Amino acid sequence: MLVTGLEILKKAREEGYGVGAFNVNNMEFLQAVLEAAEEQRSPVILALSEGAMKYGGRALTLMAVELAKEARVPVAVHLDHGSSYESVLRALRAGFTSVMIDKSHEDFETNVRETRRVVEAAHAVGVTVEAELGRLAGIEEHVAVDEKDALLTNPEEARIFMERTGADYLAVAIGTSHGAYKGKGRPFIDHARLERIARLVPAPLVLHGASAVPPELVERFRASGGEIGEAAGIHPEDIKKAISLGIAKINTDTDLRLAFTALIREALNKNPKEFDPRKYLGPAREAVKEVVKSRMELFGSVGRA
Ligand SMILES: O=C(COP(=O)(O)O)NO
Ligand SMILES: [Ca+2]
Ligand code: NA
Ligand SMILES: [Zn+2]
Repeated sequence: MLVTGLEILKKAREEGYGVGAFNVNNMEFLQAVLEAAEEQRSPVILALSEGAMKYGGRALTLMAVELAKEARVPVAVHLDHGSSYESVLRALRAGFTSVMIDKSHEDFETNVRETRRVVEAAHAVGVTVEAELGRLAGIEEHVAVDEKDALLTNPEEARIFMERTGADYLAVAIGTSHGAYKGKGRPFIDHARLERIARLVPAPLVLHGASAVPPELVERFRASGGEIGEAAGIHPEDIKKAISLGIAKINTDTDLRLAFTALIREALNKNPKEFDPRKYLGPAREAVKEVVKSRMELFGSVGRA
């Protein structure tokens, strides 16, 4: 059933598990994520970025909202990294039940003002809001505290920010970053900082840039002809610890893309004569579904629907 992001995330934070927000760009990703959620009896968040909405248009947003309504588990349809008030309005009009306004690159007062404005519009139509404070950036452990404060989320600022904006959940910067190159080896995750934020912010917390970029997946991508450098993702133990400290929504995009692309390459390499898209998109869809199912196991959301 189609529910708001807060309905899913409030329960997750209270009960100490995480819920995956999986970025989808096409029919196969949508089907993979929803089938995984139903098989795992897990709530799930379908995340559409502005790029996804541009690429898929009404075909994608209609499918996402209608399939969410028909799903046998709770599903929220979420605008990922909304960059403007207008973009949020388009998502609201498309029937989304969760919207992110990402003004974390702006100064504090601008972020507060813009987020507040989105909260008013979204709440007026029963939709919940994700905001962001702090700069997503991979950061070395030894980096000076004041430099960390300049980049990562400041706990006291987070408290004030959530009180002044009325946002429903907060994306925090604690050392993760988007994409396949999150740092050298095991990225440093500032759990002490997260603990301080969680003590001051009772709202569900969100972790961006959380893909694991597992070595076996990177290897499979390379073996199929893909080119990728020294890739590194977030260690599963760091994900579990972050969830135990208050993270309720975990964003995964890169792992799905790597799986989908590797399987397509493999299928095309295996049979150069093939030109039925279902013969390579189908196996790719299955691979994405398996990644989603394993992420749900890691997050602890299996059986929570
Ligand atoms: O934060 C993400 C995805 O992060 P990854 O690149 O680690 O999958 N989407 O908003
Ligand atoms: Ca941001
Ligand atoms: Na988001
Ligand atoms: Zn993100």
